[in-house]
Amino acid sequence: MTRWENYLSTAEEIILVYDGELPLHHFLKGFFKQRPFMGSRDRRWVSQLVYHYYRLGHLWKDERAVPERILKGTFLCESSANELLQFFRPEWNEKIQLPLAEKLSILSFDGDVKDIFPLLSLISEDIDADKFAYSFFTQPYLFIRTRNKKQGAVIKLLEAANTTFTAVSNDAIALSNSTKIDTIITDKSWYEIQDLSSQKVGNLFHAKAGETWWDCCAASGGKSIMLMDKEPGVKLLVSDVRSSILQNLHQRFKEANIRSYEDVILDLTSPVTNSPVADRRFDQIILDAPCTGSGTWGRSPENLYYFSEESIDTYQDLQKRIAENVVQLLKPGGSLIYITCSVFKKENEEVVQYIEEKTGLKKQEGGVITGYEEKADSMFAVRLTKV
Ligand SMILES: C[S@@+](CC[C@H](N)C(=O)[O-])C[C@H]1O[C@@H](n2cnc3c(N)ncnc32)[C@H](O)[C@@H]1O
Repeated sequence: MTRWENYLSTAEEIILVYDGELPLHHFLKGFFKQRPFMGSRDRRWVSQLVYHYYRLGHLWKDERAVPERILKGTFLCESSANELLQFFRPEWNEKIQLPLAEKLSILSFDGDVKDIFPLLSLISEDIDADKFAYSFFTQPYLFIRTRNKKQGAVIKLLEAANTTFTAVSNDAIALSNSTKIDTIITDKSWYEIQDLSSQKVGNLFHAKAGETWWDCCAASGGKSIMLMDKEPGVKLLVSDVRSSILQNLHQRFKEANIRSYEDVILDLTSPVTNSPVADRRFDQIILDAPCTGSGTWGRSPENLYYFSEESIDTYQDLQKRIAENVVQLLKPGGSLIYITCSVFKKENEEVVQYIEEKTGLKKQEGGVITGYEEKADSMFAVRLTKV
């Protein structure tokens, strides 16, 4: 067996046993751990082939020959000639630099993008369905947000390490996904890994020193760190549903040199009026809600392949419940910043409409933040105020 046949059959083996339960990168890690004889080049090749298969979404999902679908995915997702395709499909390898549309027509694709992402009728109207569906063929960039005016110093280190990068703004840098950023920039307080669209959410913050802010679904604190970088003078409370999640936040805040904040564990499906924060009132609440994550599936295309539509409703119920609950602790004149990394109307515009109807808050600004033109995630963020 040649090396290329070996790679293709190992990728097929993985696809045949993988069921979507674990995130694919975890599954691959476990798979390779049991095969220590595979070198890093082998692992990289096999992983890429597996990802190419899932990047096709639902396109040719009925194709029974897994290797054929992997090769099609490789042809569509890669943009430079490679030895594997040269071995199996030299006629495609020759044409690998053609625009995506031409490559698709070589593969006799009829242009119905619903074949890639079947739930396109459910996405927000401000998202370009074609661009969004085709974006799955491209791996998004790794983005960092530089902190403490360290952009210049970070760029110098990236150049010294011969890293390919693009400075997207004064504090956002796009890198290839394989960049080992932590070995190049060893001081963790200089940057945060944060998607470009997530960084744009910060445009809704308008924070002032002395204000009380509550990041109520804080997870490891990505939005909170951005908030504190914009306005270190805010009084911040963070909460999440499990203590293990807040442990990660504490570690990340420590590395970011953020010490002044309070934290509390809260399940926001239970009334906040019966919780340890019942007497608090906030100028601003960030609700970065639990969601399908569909705007980030370019990074985890296995979710596109295995997703079941019913979970959209489950998330919508949870989002409505949490939003209605937390708004009770908002001061008059205060704002709720409602955020998801979903592309579905049900989790975005419909929840905002529900918040307006149920609580009297009024939308002020924001909406969909598309990422497909910049190899970033797509998100939704809206600021609503209590009149
Ligand atoms: C999208 S993540 C937040 C991401 C975070 N804001 C950031 O920027 O890194 C949503 C968070 O909501 C939390 N969550 C889910 N259900 C919850 C509940 N019932 N009460 C409180 N938090 C909940 C999850 O644990 C998760 O950390």
